[in-house]
Amino acid sequence: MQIFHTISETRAFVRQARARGRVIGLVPTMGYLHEGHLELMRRAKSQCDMVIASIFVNPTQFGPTEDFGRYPRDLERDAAMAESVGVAAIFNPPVEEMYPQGYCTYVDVERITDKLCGLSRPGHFRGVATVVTKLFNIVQPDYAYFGQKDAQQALVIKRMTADLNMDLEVVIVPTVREQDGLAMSSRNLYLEPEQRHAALVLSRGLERARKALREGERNPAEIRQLVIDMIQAEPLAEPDYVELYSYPGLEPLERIEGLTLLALAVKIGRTRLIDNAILEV
Ligand SMILES: Nc1ncnc2c1ncn2[C@@H]1O[C@H](COP(=O)(O)OP(=O)(O)OP(=O)(O)O)[C@@H](O)[C@H]1O
Ligand SMILES: CC(C)(CO)[C@@H](O)C(=O)[O-]
Ligand code: BAL
Repeated sequence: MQIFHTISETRAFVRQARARGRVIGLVPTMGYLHEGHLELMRRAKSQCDMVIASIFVNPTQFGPTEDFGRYPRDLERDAAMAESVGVAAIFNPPVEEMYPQGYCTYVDVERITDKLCGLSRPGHFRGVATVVTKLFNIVQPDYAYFGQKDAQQALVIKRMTADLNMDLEVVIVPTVREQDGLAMSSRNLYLEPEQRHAALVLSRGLERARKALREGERNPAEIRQLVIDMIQAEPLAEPDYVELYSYPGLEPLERIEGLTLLALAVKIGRTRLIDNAILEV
């Protein structure tokens, strides 16, 4: 497996593969890999001849008080994990390679970013859409893989590729969970043992909502409140948002019918975790 730190080496590598007729898959990540990332890579490997993973903690998607500085980074560990699932190359640029002096250009996806994480992390999706556009331009993949754990991000990327006529297929992979239900996330590393236990309120909140739905509840405000109550009953957890929207349109709902996204962001101490479920009636 190759590790590239420059755009030009990455482009040269991809160009050679493409000349040999290879189908190319890209898995964008911020590193500190876990089974969720590996699942994206395995899925890519099953559909593509060659898989490239990017590992880049993208400063433009972090707010000034967020965890950009302390986000975990370990390229050696990540490289071994990526190689074990057959990744051909890692693109791991330094910040200056992606945002050189004088950088001015950003991609803004409107409307579907004015809620959920877009509201609680102003500028976040502008940073995500920008870096993902750059990664797509650098690698020019046939397929790109994203996780359903970041449900709004997946919708934003799909919208952006359609709106800007990007010539690739976006594949969304289901959320990979720990045995006890916690969605895998690099940020789980921040949790102390009691916080790790408290973090189960996210997946349990989703389960509570599914139960209410099975029992016939169709009022989104009622379901939202049940989940908020459950989170607030956990002393170490504080809800950031609990929202229900139509899926995939992200329109407000008066009644749950058809596909509905239930999305949660919860703070456990300084750590903000997200999870979601697509409810189907
Ligand atoms: N548990 C998971 N299951 C499936 N995909 C996942 C999971 N966690 C992350 N991904 C996907 O992996 C890709 C890279 O995500 P990222 O590197 O931010 O990982 P993360 O673990 O979500 O980190 P964070 O702590 O920032 O939430 C994204 O498309 C994301 O949706
Ligand atoms: C897609 C992504 C790699 C862009 O920085 C990031 O938002 C992530 O890891 O989900
Ligand atoms: N997984 C989304 C990247 C972020 O939280 O910034």
